[in-house]
Amino acid sequence: MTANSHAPMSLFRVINHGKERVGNCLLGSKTAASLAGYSTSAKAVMEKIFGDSKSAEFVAGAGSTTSIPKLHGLPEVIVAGRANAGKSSLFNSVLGRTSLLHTSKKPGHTQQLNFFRVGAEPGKLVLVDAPGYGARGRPQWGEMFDGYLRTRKELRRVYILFNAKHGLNGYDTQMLSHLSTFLVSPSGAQPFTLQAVITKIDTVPVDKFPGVLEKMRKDIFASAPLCLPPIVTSSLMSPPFGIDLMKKNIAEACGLL
Ligand SMILES: Nc1nc2c(ncn2[C@@H]2O[C@H](COP(=O)(O)OP(=O)(O)OP(=O)(O)O)[C@@H](O)[C@H]2O)c(=O)[nH]1
Ligand SMILES: [Mg+2]
Repeated sequence: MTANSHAPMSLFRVINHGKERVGNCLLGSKTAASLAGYSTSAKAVMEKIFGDSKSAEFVAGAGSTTSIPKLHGLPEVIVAGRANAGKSSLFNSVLGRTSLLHTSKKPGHTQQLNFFRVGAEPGKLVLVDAPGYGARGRPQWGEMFDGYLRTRKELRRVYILFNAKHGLNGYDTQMLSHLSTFLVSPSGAQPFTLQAVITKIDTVPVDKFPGVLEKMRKDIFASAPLCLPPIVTSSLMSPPFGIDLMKKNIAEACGLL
């Protein structure tokens, strides 16, 4: 089976039989990338944030902990995931853009933290794209990522992405355990939340969906019980799948909904 071989409607029907979840995995609305099904006020807020795709822009990049920019206090969310998991593509889909964030077939393409302001000036929130971890990762990228997590007051949520085609490996479970250590501070406060996202669902044969999703959900929970249940996505489908839910999730994480 090749990418894009399902229409979103049939994908939705097959994987959830009309419900909004498979097991505990969250699925987008029946109309895939649209905001149908959300309340009028939620739609209005999301339109304001994500409606004008042209207004999103790159504001800064950082190649080391010391060069992480001070911005203007807007709430931020960041992606994590193995190289090639689809991090940059997912944010492009959320922003309704095809190439604002650079993507590549070659793992290890994103090599610094890239900050994107979202919403018309002065902006509503900031999306932070990050380099991948795993065999194609580099130790200095890990140090920079951890430095960001430790110090960034604006950080609201980390999205950790897993490719549906490959499931989780040792790097992923290690990263989930590592991120979990940040989730409860000595004072008991949670500095940010952790949200799982399953990417590239279009690469999984239809009859394998339930089994694949359930195994991934269990693997995630085993390493990070505090991680929020996965959102299922495909950036390559037309329209992209699960992006409505991503937008709502980001808006909620940033306290805008
Ligand atoms: N089939 C399929 N391919 C996807 C999807 N999302 C991204 N890709 C492809 O996966 C490859 C990697 O995508 P990127 O978005 O660059 O992945 P990344 O996680 O940012 O990768 P690094 O920056 O190298 O860590 C590209 O060839 C994308 O076109 C998807 O939902 N389905
Ligand atoms: Mg990338």
